[in-house]
Amino acid sequence: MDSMTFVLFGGTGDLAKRKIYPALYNLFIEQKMPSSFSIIGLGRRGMSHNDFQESVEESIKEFSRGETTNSFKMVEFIESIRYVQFDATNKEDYKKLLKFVGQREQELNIPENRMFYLSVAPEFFDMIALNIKESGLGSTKGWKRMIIEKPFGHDLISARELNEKLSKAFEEEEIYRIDHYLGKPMVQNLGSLAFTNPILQALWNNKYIANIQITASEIVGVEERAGYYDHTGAIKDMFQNHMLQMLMMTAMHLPKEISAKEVANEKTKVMEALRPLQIEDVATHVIRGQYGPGVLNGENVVGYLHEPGIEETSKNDTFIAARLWIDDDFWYGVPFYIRTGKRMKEKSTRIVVEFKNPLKELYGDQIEDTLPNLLVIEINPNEGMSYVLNSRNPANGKTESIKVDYANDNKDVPEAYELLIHDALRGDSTFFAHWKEVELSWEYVQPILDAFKEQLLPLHSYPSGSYGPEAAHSLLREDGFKWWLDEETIEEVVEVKEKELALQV
Ligand SMILES: NC(=O)C1=CN([C@@H]2O[C@H](COP(=O)(O)OP(=O)(O)OC[C@H]3O[C@@H](n4cnc5c(N)ncnc54)[C@H](OP(=O)(O)O)[C@@H]3O)[C@@H](O)[C@H]2O)C=CC1
Ligand SMILES: O=C1O[C@H](COP(=O)(O)O)[C@@H](O)[C@H](O)[C@H]1O
Repeated sequence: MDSMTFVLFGGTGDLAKRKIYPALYNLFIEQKMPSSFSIIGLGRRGMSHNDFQESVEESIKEFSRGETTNSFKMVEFIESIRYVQFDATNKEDYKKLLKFVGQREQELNIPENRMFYLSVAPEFFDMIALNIKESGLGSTKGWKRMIIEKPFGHDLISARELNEKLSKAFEEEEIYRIDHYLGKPMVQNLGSLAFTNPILQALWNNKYIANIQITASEIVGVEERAGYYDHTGAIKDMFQNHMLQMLMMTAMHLPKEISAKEVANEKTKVMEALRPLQIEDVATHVIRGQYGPGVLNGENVVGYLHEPGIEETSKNDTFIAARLWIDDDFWYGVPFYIRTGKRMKEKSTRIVVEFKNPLKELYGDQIEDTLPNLLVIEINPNEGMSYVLNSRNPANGKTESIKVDYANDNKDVPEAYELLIHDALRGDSTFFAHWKEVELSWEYVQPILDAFKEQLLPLHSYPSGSYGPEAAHSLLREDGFKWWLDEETIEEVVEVKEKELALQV
């Protein structure tokens, strides 16, 4: 891997401390950093190199998943770090930064490969990118890349404007838009499932699949992020980016070759085939919710409107469920249900694929009423996969549902930020959001935002500690389906079915 300089805008911020330094350190101890590198953290506050290095060490010790007791390694890593006081609005500071970056490159005798990580508030994204160009920071003899945090715009127009500005300073191939869901090992595994299992590849279409359900439920509420969340809501915070990226990763088909470009191409095809929502249809396919008070893990919690920093009249959504249709040859007629919400009963990110039973149509009542085949992909916090299949019980000759499963018990898996930063350092953008995907996501979401603004759909209240508003259940019931695994584990689903069958004997 090329030696390089890692310039971290927002180096004193929360994300840097909790995710970025621990990720860089873990890459370092796993020998996934280049042999020579320089890390330069930036922030507005004044601080000496030493004080900054100490604060980075503390963050690593507090947040790193790996061991942090190897003092030799820690010293070596920390020694690569410097701090520069920097105000993004001050042009002189870019020149100062350029000088410092150049000095360090000479001291360490490393080429001018520069990774700029923008971990600052979004209003600085374009300003920083343009000043990187103007100041000469981006005129390198080696490569330059920019990792950019979310949110990428707050609607279709602002996302396009932002992209337009960034593209004046960086080529699309140089821009790495982070979506940390794409760094989750099981989301990355979605592609491999199809690449490596002809059995799944063969079934991955509307002939065999009845519906697909993608859930990202959280127990936490708005926490200390009222200022950000109250004008963002679940639709922009989770749905437009993470949920639609999971949809693309699930629905895409095998690319011509395994490369970032071809994977992006396949994901784009999914988004292009997504049936657009007309503003007047939004209420039929989208459910909007806000958490009320309730009980979570035995404790009473307040509703959204009583959270610190939230206006008591806020109409913001903390829950979204939607039915989407992908009108291509593979998926025509298969509903994709997506839901995400805060203050729900459990923390769970999972995908459930419900299969059709064409044999039932063929043999009718001659076949026992078993569960449909299900494939459950657990993404977070558990990682694993289960299949619900049917099998004949030799003891009584009856067909029953069984569960076959795999759980990844290895807790020592790399964090999303580690995987993604490592990829960006290697120049691999497969698991980053490319502009076309982002633009198409905003195109899909824009009528939903417009319908919300015009108050064309109700804001349903749901109790904290529940699985979201009743309307989100009706959405599936209308189609003859249900959200799998609410209130019951997959083992319980199988057991309940067995009991039902036993009663019929
Ligand atoms: N925190 C998180 O969990 C997540 C954050 N993100 C995104 O990451 C980005 C950073 O978030 P987060 O770390 O939480 O934010 P923080 O508010 O914690 O940190 C902001 C950083 O920006 C710096 N900064 C502020 N103003 C300026 C300026 N004028 N010039 C230069 N630097 C400035 C601050 O430096 P100083 O304080 O020294 O002035 C600080 O280092 C945002 O885009 C956010 O949306 C995305 C996902 C999760
Ligand atoms: O990006 C975000 O994601 C988190 C949820 O991430 P997860 O990895 O814990 O599933 C969410 O809480 C936050 O609101 C959102 O900004």
